[in-house]
Amino acid sequence: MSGPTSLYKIALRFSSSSTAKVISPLCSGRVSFRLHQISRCLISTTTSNMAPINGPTADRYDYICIGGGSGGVASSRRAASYGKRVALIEATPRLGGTCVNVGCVPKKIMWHAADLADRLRHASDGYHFVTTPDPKFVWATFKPQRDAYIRKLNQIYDNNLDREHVEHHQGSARLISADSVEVTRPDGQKYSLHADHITIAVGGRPTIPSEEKIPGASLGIDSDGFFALEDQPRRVAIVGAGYIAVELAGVLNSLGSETHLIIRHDKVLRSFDNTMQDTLTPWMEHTGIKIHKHSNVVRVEGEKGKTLTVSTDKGVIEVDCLIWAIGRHANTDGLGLEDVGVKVDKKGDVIVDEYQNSVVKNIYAIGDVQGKALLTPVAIAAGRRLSNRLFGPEKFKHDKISYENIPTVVFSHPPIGTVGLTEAEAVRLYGKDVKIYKSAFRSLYFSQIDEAHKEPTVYKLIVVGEEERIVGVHMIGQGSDEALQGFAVAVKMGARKQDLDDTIAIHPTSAEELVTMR
Ligand SMILES: Cc1cc2nc3c(=O)[nH]c(=O)nc-3n(C[C@H](O)[C@H](O)[C@H](O)COP(=O)(O)OP(=O)(O)OC[C@H]3O[C@@H](n4cnc5c(N)ncnc54)[C@H](O)[C@@H]3O)c2cc1C
Ligand SMILES: NC(=O)C1=CN([C@@H]2O[C@H](COP(=O)(O)OP(=O)(O)OC[C@H]3O[C@@H](n4cnc5c(N)ncnc54)[C@H](OP(=O)(O)O)[C@@H]3O)[C@@H](O)[C@H]2O)C=CC1
Ligand SMILES: N[C@@H](CCC(=O)N[C@@H](CSSC[C@H](NC(=O)CC[C@H](N)C(=O)O)C(=O)NCC(=O)O)C(=O)NCC(=O)O)C(=O)O
Repeated sequence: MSGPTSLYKIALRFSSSSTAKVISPLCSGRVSFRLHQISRCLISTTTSNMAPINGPTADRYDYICIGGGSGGVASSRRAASYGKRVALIEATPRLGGTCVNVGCVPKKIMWHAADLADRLRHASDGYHFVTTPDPKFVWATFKPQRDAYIRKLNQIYDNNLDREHVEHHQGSARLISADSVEVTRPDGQKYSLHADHITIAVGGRPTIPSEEKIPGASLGIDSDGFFALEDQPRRVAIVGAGYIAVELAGVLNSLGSETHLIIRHDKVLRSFDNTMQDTLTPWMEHTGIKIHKHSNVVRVEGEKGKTLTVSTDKGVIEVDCLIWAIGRHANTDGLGLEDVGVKVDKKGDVIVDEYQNSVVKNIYAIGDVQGKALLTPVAIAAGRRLSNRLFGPEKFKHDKISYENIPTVVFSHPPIGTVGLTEAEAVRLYGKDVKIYKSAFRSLYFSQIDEAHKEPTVYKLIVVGEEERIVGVHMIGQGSDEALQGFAVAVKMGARKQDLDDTIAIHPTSAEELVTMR
């Protein structure tokens, strides 16, 4: 919808002197608005973009969220749903934070592209499709389309805030007292906002080794840089063994780049269950990823965007692109934490208790900045529950999230889904009371595919005690990403092995193997 002519589509039904009912396609149906917001909504229907507010509109707010990512957006929207006066401050011009802009969303889109590439190969090699000439992925035209989708999400987020009466302030925030935040606008102007409650939701950013530690390290890029690549690198080296290294290596390899993975030890995903590590590491190698084990980068030479020579303590690799994926750290620089007494741990993550309270009364931290379980649904759940507790009805007086049994998926090829304890953790906690059920098989999908390309599927259940309570579910194989959510509910409810056995299988699926294990 564009241009002033579209204004006729908006019907205003004034229901009181201060609020009106607005019906607008962009504003998602019938919603209640304060009058000062109607003008913004009208503007948005002509420009499709909300302008952030650039100064205080109240002497005091009930709530301020610093950071417009998953946690900050979710928490501020929930607080506003209780009728509170809420301001959200985002430093960049784009709402949505890491997940929407340089994380889950573009990553999953790239994973889908890579998955399609694998399936196209299966289609011709196993399923007798004629696919000539060879299908080709064109990164250079796909990337702008992916970016356009992200821009659309940015706008949806802006509209959501506006619709739900959350004030969106664009600028860099700094705490100046326990109830005040200074906002530095993009034009350098500063103003202050005051609130009864303040939440720090500034997330984190990728870690890159210093030039002193590894000369030439800055010739590499990080995951943000990966999403900015306009062209597919022909040869790439990725450093790291965690989620991001594994996911990006899988995407690039499936899409046809010569992919090197440089890891310090001999397996990827070392914090995951050993069966997942032992299945994925050799499979990645089998699919063509060159894993350089027990290797540390010591020097990088060359020119960014051209050929890079990556020297490790084991040899030399020549590539077009080097990606650091060695972890992330909290975005707390210049946030004024030390000035107001908010404490951080050795790694720089904000220290909070189980209710997300920092050591300073009425200042809280949620999401990646508090260093535990760096996942979008965790940031969202923590943010919503915090607002429930602060502003919601009596039944939410003690609302908080549990950091136990958080399900998580690694979008590798094939994907890994996991919830609960690893075998090593379970044995540490329960000793001889631990029993393992394991099933390794080939999904029916691969029955038509030649032996060399049959992906592995391995499921593992970790149970404890006589009642065989399930304390861990670990799955690797096609479809594990989608299958896990339901099993995570069962684990959360305290399911026993017998409960799975009592559930009738769905045939023929991979997931049925979890309810027929012996
Ligand atoms: C490549 C990649 C892939 C990922 N894939 C997944 C996945 O598949 N599933 C999953 O669950 N999680 C995934 N994650 C993790 C997920 O993105 C994060 O856990 C989530 O975004 C954390 O949300 P947050 O609100 O804590 O922080 P963020 O989303 O990082 O938001 C913080 C916001 O605060 C803003 N900010 C920072 N400093 C200031 C300041 N001083 N003033 C104002 N604003 C400020 C930032 O600009 C940012 O917008 C992925 C992460 C990466 C990097
Ligand atoms: N699918 C999802 O849900 C995703 C979630 N995320 C979230 O984002 C977080 C950050 O991701 P990521 O950056 O991959 O971090 P991770 O913590 O997952 O992994 C980083 C790994 O890099 C290795 N490493 C650390 N330092 C060095 C170093 N100096 N040199 C070489 N290797 C090093 C370590 O493995 P080792 O000790 O074995 O060497 C470490 O485990 C994840 O923990 C996850 O919570 C990110 C992407 C996807
Ligand atoms: N599960 C679907 C994803 C669908 C989805 O949630 N898409 C989002 C973008 S994903 S990424 C953005 C991420 N959203 C989510 O993680 C969705 C959370 C779940 N639906 C819920 O509400 O709890 C987030 O940061 N949320 C904070 C917040 O919204 O408060 C979207 O299109 N949203 C449009 C809209 O909302 O109108 C899939 O994987 O395909």
